[in-house]
Amino acid sequence: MKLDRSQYEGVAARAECLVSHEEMETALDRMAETITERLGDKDPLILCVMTGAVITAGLLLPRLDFPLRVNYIHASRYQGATSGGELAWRHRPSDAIRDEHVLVVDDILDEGITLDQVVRACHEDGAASVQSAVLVAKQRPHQCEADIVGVEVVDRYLYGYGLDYKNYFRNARGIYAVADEDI
Ligand SMILES: O=P(O)(O)OC[C@H]1O[C@H](OP(=O)(O)OP(=O)(O)O)[C@H](O)[C@@H]1O
Ligand code: HPA
Repeated sequence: MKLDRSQYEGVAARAECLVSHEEMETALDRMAETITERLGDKDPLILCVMTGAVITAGLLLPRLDFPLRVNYIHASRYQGATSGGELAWRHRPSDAIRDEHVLVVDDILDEGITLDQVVRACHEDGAASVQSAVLVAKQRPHQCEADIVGVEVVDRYLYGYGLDYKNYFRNARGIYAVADEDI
């Protein structure tokens, strides 16, 4: 479903900026340093969890100055909604994962169901090792933890830096909490 321009502008006007662009860039620098320490000599396979992680991966990869390869996995459970359902697999590159040191990159750890299942899938597909990095983790219990976290944010519905609200606002230059009336 499309948002019309006035709906879009209303959601943006009512949203609250929780993490600024500058703070996100600092968090990305820190994540890149940690990834380099842990995987810089392992020739890893970076697995971008589409669609939300496209921004995280796009901002992280140029910060990593060592040999690595990139692939993607497509699993989603929100599909434009503000609460998650069953995980739907759209692309699982099983053959490419075998014997690789995999770094799963996602935009957000919320309930942790997606990351848990993606990490399990990588182990099932024969990865040599699996680590995970998320740009944002919500301050709430998760089904699994991430190895590397950019920023921790309160448990509200968020958009920006790849996170969507009704498929919009992935391009917002900060992490924003959607107003209660818009959820
Ligand atoms: O921790 P969880 O509660 O499982 O939620 C996290 C997942 O939700 C979002 O994906 P979504 O299913 O919305 O697909 P998208 O990447 O296309 O937005 C996000 O990109 C994570 O992959
Ligand atoms: O708060 C969120 N915002 C956008 N996408 C999400 N996927 C899980 N949680 C969220």
